[in-house]
Amino acid sequence: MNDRAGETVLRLSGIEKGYNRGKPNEVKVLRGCDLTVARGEVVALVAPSGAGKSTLLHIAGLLDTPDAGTVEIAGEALQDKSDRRRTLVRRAEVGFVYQFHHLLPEFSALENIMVPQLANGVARGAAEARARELLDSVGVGARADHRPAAMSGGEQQRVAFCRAMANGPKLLLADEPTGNLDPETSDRVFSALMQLVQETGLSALIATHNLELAARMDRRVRMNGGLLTAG
Ligand SMILES: Nc1ncnc2c1ncn2[C@@H]1O[C@H](COP(=O)(O)OP(=O)(O)OP(=O)(O)O)[C@@H](O)[C@H]1O
Repeated sequence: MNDRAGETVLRLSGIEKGYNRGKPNEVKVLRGCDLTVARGEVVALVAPSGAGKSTLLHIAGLLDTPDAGTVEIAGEALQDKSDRRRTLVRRAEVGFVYQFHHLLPEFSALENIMVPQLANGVARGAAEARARELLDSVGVGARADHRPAAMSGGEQQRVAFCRAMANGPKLLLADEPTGNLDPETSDRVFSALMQLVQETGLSALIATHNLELAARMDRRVRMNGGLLTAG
């Protein structure tokens, strides 16, 4: 019996999205995107700049709503749910990593990873223990008390992964997570990410321009003309 392996963690169906709707300068970005990501699967989202990757990731991560189509996370349809329900699911089930780490500059690495846990109702001691464990797992435990500005780009990005993983999400969404790093650092950070994903059985949708990194993921989808195709 292999039900869990077959579980769909993310299902996007018929997603459409435009900006400036109804105005003469309307930009129709997504024209009916379909995508499923199974439990434990790492999918590369490959697309040229401006194709709509960020738009799709924001919709998948419940940060934005589609004009049409459905978004299911762990089997729950969320496109029409209340803001409160969407926020709860986002906090508990979704982790985000951005191209530029977006860490809070006035907080230490440790605190950056504690913040989402505290917002999710985790007790302080448990949040700190989890943060330390995550930092150790990606080799930056010694930087726990440092602020982002005192760390290298690769270290900052590993801290950003830890923050995304803090609440034990089912789904990791990453928008060019190694895009601002040099090739060697990018490779190291990506390997740390893949290891974390494999150890935790997480599902991930990772947008990248880097075809070598895309080739190391389980599956690739390409975005073109507002649609997704297997690639
Ligand atoms: N708030 C907005 N208002 C109007 N147009 C927008 C808005 N946000 C994005 N767009 C347009 O939608 C299109 C897709 O943007 P998006 O950021 O999703 O692309 P992307 O594939 O992530 O690009 P990049 O790789 O350059 O980050 C672009 O043409 C962009 O200019």
